[in-house]
Amino acid sequence: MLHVSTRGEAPAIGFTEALLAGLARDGGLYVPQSWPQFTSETIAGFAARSYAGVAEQVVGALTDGEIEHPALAGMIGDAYATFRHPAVCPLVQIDDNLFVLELFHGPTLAFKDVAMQLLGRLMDHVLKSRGARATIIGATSGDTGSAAIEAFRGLSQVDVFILYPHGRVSEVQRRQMTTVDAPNVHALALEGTFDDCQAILKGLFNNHRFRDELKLSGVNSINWARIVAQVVYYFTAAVSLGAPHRPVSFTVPTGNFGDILAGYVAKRMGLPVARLGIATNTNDILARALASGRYEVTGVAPTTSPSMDIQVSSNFERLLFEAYGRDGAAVRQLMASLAQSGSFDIAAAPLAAIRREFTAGRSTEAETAREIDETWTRAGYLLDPHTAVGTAVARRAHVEDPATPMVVLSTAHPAKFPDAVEKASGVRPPLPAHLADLHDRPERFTVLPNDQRAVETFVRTHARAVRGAAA
Ligand SMILES: Cc1ncc(COP(=O)(O)O)c(C=O)c1O
Ligand SMILES: N[C@@H](CCOP(=O)(O)O)C(=O)O
Repeated sequence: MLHVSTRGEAPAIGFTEALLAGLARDGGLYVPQSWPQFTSETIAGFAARSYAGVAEQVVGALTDGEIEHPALAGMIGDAYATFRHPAVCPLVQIDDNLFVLELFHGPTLAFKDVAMQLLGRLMDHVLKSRGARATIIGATSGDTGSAAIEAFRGLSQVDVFILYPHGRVSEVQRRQMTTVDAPNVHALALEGTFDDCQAILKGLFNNHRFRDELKLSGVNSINWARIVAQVVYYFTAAVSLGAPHRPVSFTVPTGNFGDILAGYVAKRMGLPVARLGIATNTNDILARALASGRYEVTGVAPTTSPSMDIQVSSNFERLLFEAYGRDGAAVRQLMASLAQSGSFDIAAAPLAAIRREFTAGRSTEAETAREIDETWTRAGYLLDPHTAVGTAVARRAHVEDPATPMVVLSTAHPAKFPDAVEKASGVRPPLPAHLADLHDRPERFTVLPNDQRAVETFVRTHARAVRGAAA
C-alpha cells in the first residue's frame, strides 16, 4: 500500500519509507492511499483476542505486509510487555455508560508509550536491516519527549534530540526527559512555546540539505506510524463495549489532533463510532474552528493540562485533506495562508463534512479542576487534568445520547501532574515504584534560544550519524 502526502507534491511511498521519513518532502503528512476495511465478523472476532493480538491485525492491515509477520508480531509482543497492566489499555467505568480508557500504563505514564514502544522497535528493526542510522528530532509539550527518550535510549542506530518549551512542562515531565543518562539522548529546552518547538522541527525537515545530511527522522504524530499504533485501542475499547453490534462514542483530550485522528481512521476501517468528540482546554483553536469555520492561531495560554497547550494542531492537516476530497493543492493553499497570516477559512462543504464526523467542546481551568474534584468525590477515581478536560466535555455531550457508551481517552497518569491534581482534589498522587526516585536523579539538558539555526548547530555538532561514528 502506498502513502501519499497531504500536499500532493511528494512521491507516494510505502509504509517503511513513511516510517523513516516522518514529514513528506513537500512539507505535508503521509496518509495511506486507501483505508483497509474490516468486516463486522472480523471486528467481532477481536473480542476473543489479547491487546497484542488485535494490534497484530490492525497494524498488520495498515502496514500491508511490509514488515514480515513473525518479526512484527514479536515487536508488538515486546512493546506491550512493557506495560504494567495485563489488559495494556483497560477500560474503567466512572459513571452511567461513561468510561475512561486508561492509556497510561506504559513506562512514561502517558498514552504516547502505546505508539512509541512499537515505533522504537519498528525503526530499530528497519534501520538495522538496512545497516543505516538516523537522527531523530521530536518536539514535545511534555509527553512525546519522555516516551521517545524511553523508547530510543541506548539504541545504537539513532541519536535523539527532543525540543521542549523551557518552563512550560510539569516537573515530572521535565525530569523524565532530563534524567536519562544515555549518550544518544539530548533534551533541549527551547526558550519558546510548544508551537515554536514544532515550527522549528518542521523547519529542520523542510531544510532538505540538513535533513539529508543528518538522516532526519521524526517521532511526533506527523509520523504516520504513530497514528497506526494508536488506532488499535479504539478497536479494543469499542469491542469490549459491544461493537460491532452497537456503536460507541469517544471523547479525546486534544492538542495536535493525532489521537483523535486515530479514532477517525478506525471508523474509516469499519468500526461503528457514533461520535468523535474533540475536547480542548482554553487553547481552543479546534473548538473555535469547528464552530465558526475559521482556523485562527491566537497566543498560547499556559494551563494545568500543559501537554495540550497547542495552537497549531499538526494532524488537522490530515483531516482537511480528507474533507477536501484529498485535494493536495487545496491543502497547500490553506497551509500557505496559515504560514502567512496565522489563519484560514474552511470552505462550506469540507466544514460540513468535518461537522458530520466530529463535535468539539472546551473546558475552562475552573471546569477542569471541578471535574477532577467531583469525579474523585463521587466515583473515587483520580483524573489527570488532560483526562479531566475530556470527561468534562464528554459529560455535556453524553447527555444528548446517554444510551450510547461514551469512552474518554485517559491520556496521562495523574502522578505526572501532582500539583494540579492535589490543588483540585486535595489528593497528591504518588509516582509508581519504577519512578519513585525521579526527583533524586541528576538532570542534564541544554537551553537553546528560539532559533532554528541554533538548533541546527547543536544537532549537527552532537549527532553521531553525521560523523558516521557509533561512539
Ligand atoms: C497527556 C496528553 N493528553 C492529550 C494530548 C493531546 O493529544 P494529541 O496531540 O494527539 O491531540 C497530549 C499531547 O499530545 C498529551 O500529552
Ligand atoms: N502533547 C504532545 C505534543 C506533541 O504531540 P505528538 O502526538 O504530535 O507527538 C506532547 O506531549 O509532546
